[in-house]
Amino acid sequence: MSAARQKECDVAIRITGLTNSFGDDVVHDDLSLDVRHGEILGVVGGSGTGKSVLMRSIIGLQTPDSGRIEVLGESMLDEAEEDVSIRSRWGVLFQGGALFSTLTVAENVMVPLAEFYPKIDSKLRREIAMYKIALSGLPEEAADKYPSELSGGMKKRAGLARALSLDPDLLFLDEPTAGLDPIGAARFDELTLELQRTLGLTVFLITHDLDTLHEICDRVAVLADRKVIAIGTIPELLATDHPWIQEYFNGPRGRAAAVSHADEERRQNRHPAQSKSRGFKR
Ligand SMILES: Nc1ncnc2c1ncn2[C@@H]1O[C@H](COP(=O)(O)OP(=O)(O)OP(=O)(O)O)[C@@H](O)[C@H]1O
Repeated sequence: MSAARQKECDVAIRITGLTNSFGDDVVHDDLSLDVRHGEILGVVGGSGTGKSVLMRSIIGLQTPDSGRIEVLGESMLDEAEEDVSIRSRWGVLFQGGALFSTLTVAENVMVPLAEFYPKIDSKLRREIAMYKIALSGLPEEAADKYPSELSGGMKKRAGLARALSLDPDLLFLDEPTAGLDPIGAARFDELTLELQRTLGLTVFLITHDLDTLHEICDRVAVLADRKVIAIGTIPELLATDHPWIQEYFNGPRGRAAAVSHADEERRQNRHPAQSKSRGFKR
């Protein structure tokens, strides 16, 4: 296979020339981005720079003004090519979990199964849901609880279980650690990494959490000025001179996250520069 063809196959999501606007408010203007197969891509940017609108455009919840979006080789904006089965190849954890409040955790996880595989009988559906609940680190007894009976961290895990219900290739996470205490956030990062590795997922992860970026992301895409202004590893981003990137990664919080990550790497007997990140004990 030629190097160019190999590179083409490495792309899970390709966005080209994307424009999104709401009235006079232009959120994206000629935005392009490639997400590679099997990576955890962190997506960062100031509030209102259009991270969630970008995610919604990819998964078909937002119709862009123009541009091209390909997911796993399929064009998402070409109605002639529209194939609903592509939607079964991704799972989404929305901000706050977005669980159905009148359904239990297990029932929430069963919703996509019922939609895409209506012929699966309810017993098997429940078994699959229980497996996904366990995979997401929730205790068995959480299955029959309602979202209102769960802590914030448990709601995120329940949302994750639902996102995994169809054995997706792609996982979209919108601010998964927002609102979690630091220990809960680190555990959620660890779970994301573990799932990505064991299930071979490609992860599109919107976050403001600098620890998450340092610990589990292979690359980071930065949204500003209505575009992806830079994409790369954190050291690669630090080599750019964009003021927002410098302020973000070199501000007090950015430096603290970098120091803590380097300490963790040392504890694991790795040189920080030798490893992208991923200082978790396993
Ligand atoms: N349905 C909508 N109608 C009108 N404007 C919208 C709509 N959805 C998003 N916007 C606007 O698009 C812009 C980008 O919103 P988006 O939620 O993508 O930002 P974000 O980068 O995810 O922000 P945050 O980090 O605060 O979550 C904002 O100005 C927002 O007000």
